[in-house]
Amino acid sequence: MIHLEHLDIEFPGFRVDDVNLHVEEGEFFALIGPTGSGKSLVLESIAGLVRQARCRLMVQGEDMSHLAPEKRGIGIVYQDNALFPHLNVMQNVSFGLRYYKGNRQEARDRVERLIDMLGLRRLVHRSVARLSGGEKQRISIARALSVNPRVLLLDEPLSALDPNFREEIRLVLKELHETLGTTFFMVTHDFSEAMFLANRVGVMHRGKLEQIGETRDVFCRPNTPFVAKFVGMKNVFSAEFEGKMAHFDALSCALEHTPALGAEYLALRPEDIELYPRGAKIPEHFAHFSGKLVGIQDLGFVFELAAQVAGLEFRTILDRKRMLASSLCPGDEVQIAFPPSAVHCF
Ligand SMILES: Nc1ncnc2c1ncn2[C@@H]1O[C@H](COP(=O)(O)OP(=O)(O)OP(=O)(O)O)[C@@H](O)[C@H]1O
Repeated sequence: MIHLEHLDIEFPGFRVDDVNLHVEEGEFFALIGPTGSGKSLVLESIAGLVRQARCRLMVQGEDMSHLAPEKRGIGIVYQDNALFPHLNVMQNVSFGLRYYKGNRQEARDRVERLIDMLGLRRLVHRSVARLSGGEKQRISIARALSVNPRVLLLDEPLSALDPNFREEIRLVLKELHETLGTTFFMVTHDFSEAMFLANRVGVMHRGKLEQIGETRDVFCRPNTPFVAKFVGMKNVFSAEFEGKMAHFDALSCALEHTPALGAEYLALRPEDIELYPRGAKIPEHFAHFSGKLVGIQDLGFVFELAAQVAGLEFRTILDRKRMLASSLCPGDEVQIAFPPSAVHCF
């Protein structure tokens, strides 16, 4: 559906380096990565706002590489919604139809349907100036979809919203995608947004696409230390492997499977590591090590705990109830433990 080949962009101090990606028709694809990793440049290249001679872009089998942005049939939603303040809600939603070359009646019917789907019916005659952030974003989504685009590009559509509206728009996007079946291509720096919305993700790091795959797969099986940390695997250690044994720092543990040839790292999600007091009984098949609790951080619903084991620091999560019921303090002697199935090697 979207087929992007050899995207290279060079600015002083930054380079998008040979990005290639393929998005299937009807997919919800998310390009994720930290701020400044080049995500928006990829999105703008698909929109035609950034041009590169060598890059080839096909959308629904049509070569768009040299087409002007307005000829690509692509809709965009930005984080700041960019509505026209002098127009009312209906005029904003219908704005793109002024230049629309398709069937007018179908377009008007589509606008009416979008108005209902996005819960904008009671607002149609209101000025956009005094609406909430969530309402404004729903209008900009309706406006982008009013021209029946081949692809909807979403550039950080949730990041300017406060948390309540973020939740609301997240659900709106999920429902719209399921109902319309349009291909959605979203850029975000928030992995949890991608987990909720996208079937597949690509992870950008310093202008390179470091991993691309099913969202769940990238979450469970990252293939570089950067991606592992980005998806929340806070325990990533250099390791050597010998059959089904891993050796890292002064520690060794048994693995469930023999790692792939060339694997160099071992990673564990914090929620897969259990923390026990010294001397407590640990499930037999768990790997376990003694160490010292060196940090406790209150993250709201959960606490993040750091334990020093040999030369390494392990991070684990404890829910609020368990943490408050425990009498854990920094300096306590503890044991950390995890099942072999929790260890990811790459
Ligand atoms: N027109 C430009 N001229 C020079 N540098 C640019 C230009 N556009 C983008 N950059 C640089 O390219 C890098 C990547 O920018 P980009 O906006 O794609 O990042 P991003 O991953 O989308 O980040 P964010 O989440 O902050 O938007 C940044 O360092 C940015 O300053």
